[in-house]
Amino acid sequence: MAKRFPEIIINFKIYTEGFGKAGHRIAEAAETVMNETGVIIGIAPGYMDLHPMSMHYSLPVYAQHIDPVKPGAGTGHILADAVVSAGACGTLINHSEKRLTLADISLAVEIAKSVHLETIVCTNDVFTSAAAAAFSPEFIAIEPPELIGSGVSVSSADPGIIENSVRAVKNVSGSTKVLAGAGIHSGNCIKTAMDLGADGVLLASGVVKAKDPYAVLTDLAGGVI
Ligand SMILES: O=C(CO)COP(=O)(O)O
Repeated sequence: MAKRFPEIIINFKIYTEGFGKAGHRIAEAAETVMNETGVIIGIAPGYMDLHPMSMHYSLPVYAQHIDPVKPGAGTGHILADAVVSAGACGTLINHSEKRLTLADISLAVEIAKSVHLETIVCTNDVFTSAAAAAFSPEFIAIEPPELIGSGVSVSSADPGIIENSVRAVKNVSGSTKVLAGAGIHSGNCIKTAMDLGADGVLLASGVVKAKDPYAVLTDLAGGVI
């Protein structure tokens, strides 16, 4: 039976292939694969696509970032409340390409929780994973920066970081789930990550830049155990 949280989350980043019509092609493929396999697939499109995609698809939709600010006299910020209004169910926080200070991660998680937005805090090593777990986010996504976008999977290149992050996170916050990310591109990568204790994966280029996102997603979903 399918678990009740996404085991695969696709970050569309700011890739040309990830917004507008091209982005919809990926979301459509994700929805088809989710319906065919029962594996829950989340998407993190750009802000402009949050509302249309949350209206069009039954996929869980995540923002790529929120700012650690509350509504009021500020300009140009990404508000947690606003991404909720746009239909997002959660948000990435502290992605490797959008780093925050520890104090800001803490505040962003607190603000997100106050508006019932699921939090996925991205981390770069085991120590940061343990530190972020203290905020009890729903997910921690461990992504070694040097492997991001490399096509070389964290599962094979650095299995220890997954295993040790899972242990460190569960020691601090038993209910926080751990996603593994960086270079994930196949069902085998997911299976290995889950064998190492991960609850799922966060990935981008392997799907977003694929010629046939449906084929890649079908293979990916086949690796979910
Ligand atoms: O940064 C990532 C997902 O948030 C990982 O990116 P890649 O899957 O392209 O390595």
